[in-house]
Amino acid sequence: MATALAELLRPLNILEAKGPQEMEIEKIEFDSRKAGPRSVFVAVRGTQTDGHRYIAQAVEAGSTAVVCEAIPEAVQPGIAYIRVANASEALGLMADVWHGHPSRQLKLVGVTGTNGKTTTVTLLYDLFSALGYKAGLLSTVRNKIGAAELAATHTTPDALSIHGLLREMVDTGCDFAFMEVSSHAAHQRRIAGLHFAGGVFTNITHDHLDYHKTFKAYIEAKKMFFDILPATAFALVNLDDKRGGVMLQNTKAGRYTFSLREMADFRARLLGNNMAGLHLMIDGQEVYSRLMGEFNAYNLLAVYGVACLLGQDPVEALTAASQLKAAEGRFDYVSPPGASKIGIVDYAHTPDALEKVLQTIAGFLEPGSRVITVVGCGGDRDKAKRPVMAEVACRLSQQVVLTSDNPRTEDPEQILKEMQAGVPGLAAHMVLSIVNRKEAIRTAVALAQPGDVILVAGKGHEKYQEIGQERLPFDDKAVLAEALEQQP
Ligand SMILES: CC(=O)N[C@H]1[C@@H](OP(=O)(O)OP(=O)(O)OC[C@H]2O[C@@H](n3ccc(=O)[nH]c3=O)[C@H](O)[C@@H]2O)O[C@H](CO)[C@@H](O)[C@@H]1O[C@H](C)C(=O)N[C@@H](C)C(=O)N[C@H](CCC(=O)O)C(=O)O
Ligand SMILES: Nc1ncnc2c1ncn2[C@@H]1O[C@H](COP(=O)(O)OP(=O)(O)OP(=O)(O)O)[C@@H](O)[C@H]1O
Ligand SMILES: N[C@H](CCC[C@H](N)C(=O)O)C(=O)O
Ligand SMILES: [Mg+2]
Repeated sequence: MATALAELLRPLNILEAKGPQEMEIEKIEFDSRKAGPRSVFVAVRGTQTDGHRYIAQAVEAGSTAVVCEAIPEAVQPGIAYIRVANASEALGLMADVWHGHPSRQLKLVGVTGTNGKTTTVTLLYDLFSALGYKAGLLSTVRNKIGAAELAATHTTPDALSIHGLLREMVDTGCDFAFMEVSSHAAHQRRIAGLHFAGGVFTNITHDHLDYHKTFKAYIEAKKMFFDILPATAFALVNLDDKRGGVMLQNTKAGRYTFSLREMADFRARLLGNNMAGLHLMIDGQEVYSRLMGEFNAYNLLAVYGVACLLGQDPVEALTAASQLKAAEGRFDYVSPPGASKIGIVDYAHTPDALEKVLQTIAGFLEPGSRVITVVGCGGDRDKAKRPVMAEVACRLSQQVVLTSDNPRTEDPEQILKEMQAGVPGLAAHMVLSIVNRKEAIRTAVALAQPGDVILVAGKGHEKYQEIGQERLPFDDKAVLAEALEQQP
């Protein structure tokens, strides 16, 4: 496949061009190590290094065109140099042309928010599949093209990958695609060039301050997604989150809200919330769901709103929604036959998610039963959330085992110390710190009495543990199940 350079550059606002511009391009690349003959190399300024440093290397590897924010002083003859204000943005716009505008050939909905993105997009994918459509999914857990599953590396892939995956979705007949839009992705313009039919905001609470530095900047990153929605799209936000309105401030999209508390376009009333699931009243229709907790009432309501805004029959959508199951590793019961203790694996890795999940458990706990929480915090990520998560765990559990999440390149003992700083003095007696996650889970199960709940939080579906530079096999569900079999 080859495309004229001029064609690829058409959507860009070019500030300066040097060298020959008439040529055919056979590949777009933003990593010089993967550049090949007749490729256009896009030099992106990153968090670790700057793509501009690798322009010569890309040309060496065969790149004949370079899109960058600063043209090198020593230009090479025969090479096209194109200067733009934002190379990451240019990458998305060029990827869209390269793949023939796939996001315009299906209905693409993006979901952003601190928590609930994977849940919401997975529910949407499952709902639309149940309604008889072929759909695509880009999520933290996995990507899907119709029924075909692909491993996911990011919550939101890089721009080239997104447009490529959407192309495959269109070519295999998908009518809809549902994707997570992480704040990193919005900030790094990984969503540039995408034509969204709609955007959803779930909520915003403490996370990712390592990357965004301030909560204000984090809000701004999420808002950027709504700022780029076209007038043809819908913007559907959670009105019960005080930043819901902020997301709508500058959007050109049609504005819609959902709420459990206020007047909104899509409203639900929580009639029941117990260990079996949710009982809701939505648009005058009673809905039962196997999903757990009030936070999932929000996710379901958002899904219902999207279905309506995408033209589905509300009654059919609600009927199908009542059959939906939770995404993998989200409030996932682990109960091997014969176990008298209740195991739950959940992906809560933020203070708010942990609080919501523990509040849900507290709501259905039998009198006299206890909650034992096993939780850690990831390394090389937001440090500020560590003491807060420990405090939440202590406040809403009767016993806490602090342990490692994915320590990555940090010292796991040091991460534990930072978590311990959040343990209130009065709670010190109920907290154990065990670096080894397997041992921590087994200890929690050993401490549990019949009827007690063991919550293993933070890693959900993850099938590995990142220690140092290594990715070692690890599965919370398998470890918890084995411990419950041995100590039922
Ligand atoms: C911090 C972060 O988000 N980093 C992402 C970012 O990389 P970066 O900015 O660090 O890139 P860099 O290493 O500085 O390199 C800059 C540029 O030089 C290029 N380069 C580099 C070396 C070389 O020899 N030649 C060369 O051309 C690189 O290809 C790159 O284009 O852009 C890359 C390409 O899109 C991503 O793969 C990478 O994700 C890293 C691996 C990552 O861990 N990201 C996490 C934090 C993340 O994105 N998480 C969110 C989820 C958050 C949530 O749950 O809400 C996600 O969407 O997955
Ligand atoms: N609407 C919600 N509000 C608050 N907490 C939620 C909500 N939905 C899910 N959670 C909690 O957050 C955890 C993560 O949920 P989910 O994976 O859907 O979020 P996410 O936004 O995709 O996360 P990530 O940023 O890792 O991609 C769940 O396991 C649950 O504990
Ligand atoms: N998408 C989240 C995942 C966190 C999961 C947790 N297990 C960790 O490793 O910190 C992030 O990038 O912050
Ligand atoms: Mg996710």
